[in-house]
Amino acid sequence: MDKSDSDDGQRRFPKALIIGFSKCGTTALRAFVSLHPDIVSPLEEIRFFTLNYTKGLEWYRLKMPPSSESQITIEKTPFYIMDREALQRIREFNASIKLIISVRDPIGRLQSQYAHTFRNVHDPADRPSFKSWCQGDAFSEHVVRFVDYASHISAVYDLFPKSQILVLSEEALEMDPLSVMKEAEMFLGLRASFSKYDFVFNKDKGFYCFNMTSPNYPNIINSVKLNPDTGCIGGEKGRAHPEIEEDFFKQLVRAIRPHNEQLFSLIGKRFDWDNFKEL
Ligand SMILES: Nc1ncnc2c1ncn2[C@@H]1O[C@H](COP(=O)(O)OS(=O)(=O)O)[C@@H](OP(=O)(O)O)[C@H]1O
Repeated sequence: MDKSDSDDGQRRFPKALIIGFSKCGTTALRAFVSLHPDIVSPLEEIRFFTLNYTKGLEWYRLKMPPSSESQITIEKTPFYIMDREALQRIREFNASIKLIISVRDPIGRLQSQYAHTFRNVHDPADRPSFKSWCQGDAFSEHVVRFVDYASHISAVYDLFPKSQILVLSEEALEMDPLSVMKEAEMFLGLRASFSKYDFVFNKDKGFYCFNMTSPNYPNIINSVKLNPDTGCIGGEKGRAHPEIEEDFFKQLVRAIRPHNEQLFSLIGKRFDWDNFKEL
């Protein structure tokens, strides 16, 4: 029985949200978790608590896929975490909702954002270098916005108990999605359903993609955009990152490391980020 057999045609509000951070693997996280037979999730980011709030709750509910009573609906909009008003609205909507947050090596996140911002600018002469993009008028603006996970997570902790919040890393999702999915499964109180047959490592992409022969695979048809040949998510994921000149790299590491330490002490868990290993 796949998901479409089990729904009773009703659209239900989310009981869990993936709220951030952008460029931290949130698309893969939503897609992978949707393999679970007890999860349904809309393909698009609904951005209800930020851009679409005035459209009302019924509008939001109708954006959800049909589900059965025993299934959990999950929505992902990575900008929720950046917006204090959106977080307040989420609490008013459902103070017991579960929240999933993915973080990433901040330098990798900056590179990913740079590659995304200039994805249509093919001639390097027509775009700023990575260094000048980071520095801009304010090193502050891009760098601080992309590395300061702690202040945003702390705003979430002010509104929700820690037991309702799961913080994951993009690196774990890239290298070991099965462990991440098992963690998500436990956090969401789901029966064990993920297995090593669900994911296959794609050497060209450098991350895991769906195994189209896995028994869970039919669960994601219609809820994930995939390359039909590889089972990988979206062609735009896995873009080449800009090189960083050595001195600027060292400068970034020094400036960002205290933010990382703030994050680790806030969440009580460390991530072994490659860019911060040596210096
Ligand atoms: N398994 C798998 N499949 C697809 N993509 C994966 C996966 N694991 C990690 N990633 C990396 O996630 C990065 C994109 O993050 P997001 O999906 O949060 O980006 S977005 O904010 O929604 O645009 C994006 O990073 P960059 O490639 O560095 O841009 C993806 O490579």
